[in-house]
Amino acid sequence: MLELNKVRLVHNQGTSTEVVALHDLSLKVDTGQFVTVVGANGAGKSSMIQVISGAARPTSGTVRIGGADVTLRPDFGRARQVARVFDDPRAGTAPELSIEENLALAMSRGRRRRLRFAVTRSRRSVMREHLKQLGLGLEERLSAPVALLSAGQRQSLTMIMAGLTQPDVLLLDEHLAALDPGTAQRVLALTVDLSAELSCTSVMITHNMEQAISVGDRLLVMGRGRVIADISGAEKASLTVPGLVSRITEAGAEASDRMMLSPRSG
Ligand SMILES: Nc1ncnc2c1ncn2[C@@H]1O[C@H](COP(=O)(O)OP(=O)(O)OP(=O)(O)O)[C@@H](O)[C@H]1O
Repeated sequence: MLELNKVRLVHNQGTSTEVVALHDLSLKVDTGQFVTVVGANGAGKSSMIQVISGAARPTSGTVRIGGADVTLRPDFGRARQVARVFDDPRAGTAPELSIEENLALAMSRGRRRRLRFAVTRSRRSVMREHLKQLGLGLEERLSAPVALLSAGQRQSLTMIMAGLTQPDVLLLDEHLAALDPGTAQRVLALTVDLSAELSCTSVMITHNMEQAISVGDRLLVMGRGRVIADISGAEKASLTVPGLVSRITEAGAEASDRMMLSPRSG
């Protein structure tokens, strides 16, 4: 279970550029649930991912993963619980290291430092099995530097690395945005399979409305730091792209109205 309780996040607090990115956001996501998140630019989607991953510490409120309060635990202290995949395919891998060294890093995340890059025979065979599933031939290029891979190959590798850490929570921050439509479709299928295989809690931010509707068990619409709509079941199944777009537009307008009425909460 992932639980956010009245999480408030203020960027640049006390300065002229202060922004309230999350307004007392409360959310419970069951273990194994796959949630897609949509919202206008600046709605607070990435900020929510940051407080879950530990990249940002909430100004107030709590974050719990599997019942444990992790609010004050920094991102490196959550590395075994939370895996995060970014929109930039270059962000999740070390370019100067080979494919097998990157995978070894993922396999030993959170373990003692001297074991981190160890590429043992047994590890190599596990790596080959995982890479074969991608159908990209990467299992034959284990010693190739990751810098030589295409964006789609790198993001596929990042997904495999995320899976190897066996996280409780998988965070996907527009991770398909830089990929061509065919590659995005393949990486999306890999994401869904991996999430089911790991039975982890998955949170996927996307600006692709079709993906938001068709993937996952639950869809959150965010607007100005709040969850404005929480859609699942039959309601989600019957959503259309124009219908979802108007929910997002309404969300922005509603939040603006609230700000006008109560400037201190905005
Ligand atoms: N590091 C930061 N410093 C100051 N303000 C920030 C920072 N990060 C985000 N913000 C602000 O917080 C608000 C929420 O931003 P956030 O990136 O969470 O939105 P988002 O929904 O992910 O947007 P997008 O779809 O454009 O990626 C915005 O007003 C943004 O300008």
